[in-house]
Amino acid sequence: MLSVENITRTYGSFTAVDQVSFNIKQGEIVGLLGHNGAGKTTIMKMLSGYIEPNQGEIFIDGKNLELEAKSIQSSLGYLPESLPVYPEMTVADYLDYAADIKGLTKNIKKAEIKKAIQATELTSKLLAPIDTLSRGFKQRVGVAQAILGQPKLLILDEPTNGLDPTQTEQMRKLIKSVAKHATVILSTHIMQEVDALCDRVLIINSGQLVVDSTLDKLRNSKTVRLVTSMDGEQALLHINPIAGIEDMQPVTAKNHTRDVYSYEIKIAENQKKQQVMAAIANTVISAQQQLFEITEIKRDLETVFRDISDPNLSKVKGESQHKEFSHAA
Ligand SMILES: Nc1ncnc2c1ncn2[C@@H]1O[C@H](COP(=O)(O)OP(=O)(O)OP(=O)(O)O)[C@@H](O)[C@H]1O
Repeated sequence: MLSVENITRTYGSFTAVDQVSFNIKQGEIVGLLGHNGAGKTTIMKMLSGYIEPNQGEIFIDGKNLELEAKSIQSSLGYLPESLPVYPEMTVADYLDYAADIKGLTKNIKKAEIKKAIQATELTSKLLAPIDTLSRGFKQRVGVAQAILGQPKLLILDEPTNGLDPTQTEQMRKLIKSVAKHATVILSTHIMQEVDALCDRVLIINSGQLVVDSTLDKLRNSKTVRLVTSMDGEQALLHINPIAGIEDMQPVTAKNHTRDVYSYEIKIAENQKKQQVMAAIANTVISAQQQLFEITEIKRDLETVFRDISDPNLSKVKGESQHKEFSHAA
């Protein structure tokens, strides 16, 4: 549906987006994440055709956005980060104007505006000047104009920005319902939003795409916690050499007691986690040591995001504290 190939965008000598590539399939809801200034808005502006990449290409339904901007834009919905403000216009007039800009023909225009108004529950505000609306209602107007004409691709830049919890909940429901008939890419800082809405995430760091992953894969750290009576020396001797183990770190648990040792063991990407876990368990038992626990460590999204976005951290840590190996035994 959407294919982005090596797009780069500079502002003067500053590279805001650096050779970003990704694909989005029909019907997916994809979250675009990144710290302030990471380049999310710039990417969304390029996807909507609002600005052009300096390099690279964007294809929507197989059509090159640069070459067929006009026809593609009529099947796109775009909610910009800051809405174009026409303070004196009423909601009805603004949507009528937005429908004209989208090129909706007279015979479908009225019906489309009606549908957008119903979906965003704006009926009570139709005659209100946009200037007089609360932030939440202004955002709904933005979404209403974005969904006019039932776009196949919806690009939403921080759709719940500034909304209260009730409005946020309503907006998420609305996005889910629109996504039944459209592909959606949305940017956000809010991890619960990603959890509630997205199938997949793209994480941008300093203009570069650093993660393109489903949520399930992201949460699965391929790291295992082992709690055993085996001390550090024995663990190095018996556990560390097991095929498929990439790294092993001792952990001092808060309730550390003598003769109970914890380790975090990173399993190599290409290995089957269950098999390596079974091999670890067998090794502990064969060495006639106690196996107290062997479990997979699940990461929460906040941790994943923080660690990926932090260049100083090379690997994801669990809630326990790592120590130098020699200190553990
Ligand atoms: N028109 C512009 N001229 C110069 N620099 C710009 C311009 N627009 C954006 N930038 C810079 O490009 C970088 C990426 O900005 P962008 O707005 O895409 O980030 P973002 O991830 O959307 O941030 P936020 O989460 O704060 O909205 C930032 O460093 C920003 O200052």
